[in-house]
Amino acid sequence: MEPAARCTPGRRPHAGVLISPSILNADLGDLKGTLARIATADTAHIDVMDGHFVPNLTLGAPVVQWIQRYTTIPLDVHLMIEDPDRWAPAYAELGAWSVTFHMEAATSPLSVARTLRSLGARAGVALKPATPVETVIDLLEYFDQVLVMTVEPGFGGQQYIEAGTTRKLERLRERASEQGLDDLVLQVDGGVTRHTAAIAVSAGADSLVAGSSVFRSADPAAAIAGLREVAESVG
Ligand SMILES: O=C(CO)[C@@H](O)[C@H](O)COP(=O)(O)O
Ligand SMILES: [Fe+2]
Repeated sequence: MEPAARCTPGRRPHAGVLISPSILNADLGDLKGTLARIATADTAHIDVMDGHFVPNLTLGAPVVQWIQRYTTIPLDVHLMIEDPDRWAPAYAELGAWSVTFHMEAATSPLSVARTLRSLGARAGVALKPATPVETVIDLLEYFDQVLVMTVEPGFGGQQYIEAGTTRKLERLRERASEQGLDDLVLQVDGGVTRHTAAIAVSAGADSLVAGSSVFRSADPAAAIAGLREVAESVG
């Protein structure tokens, strides 16, 4: 299969369900090889953790800058950090396709979203599993992506949490349709496999983050194709 075509900044790569492998548990000592293995993905999901918002520490802007040089896949940056008001714009300035910060961590979420958009990035907001959908449901027009966490943020390799998250996705999809927000991406992140991808897409998700199910596979390109096949059969 051909690598995904470079998409126009700010636009979706295509209208279907997006497949966004997370490199969290991949070989980060071989960034070039890791990115080459997911060349058929729509976006590459980069988990930034600060050791405070979540009990894990990963990478920051300097490494994202290297990733950006090593691939033409649009970068889907997921910030699990405190004070995104201060730090999120740097990732947009680096050229990330989307920058998603946590609602629970932001002081002025709408101001962060406005800044991200003004810098040419898609503005994403993420909700932990226990964070009510009401925190964002009336604000959808200010965002380009809502990330529904289906595990507690911090680590890859956890089980998909279905309780509560399916209803959250359904409510978000309903509201986005009512408001004609056709470009809004609803993303799920955590424990996504072929089985749980079907549950998420049926509930309204149109972006699937998958770490373990892609990188634990002997053939990451086949795992990406498998998720795409499930998404297309359900969506
Ligand atoms: O943001 C996170 C974890 O906090 C995710 O992006 C995970 O890295 C996805 O990994 P799997 O659950 O698919 O292993
Ligand atoms: Fe993530």
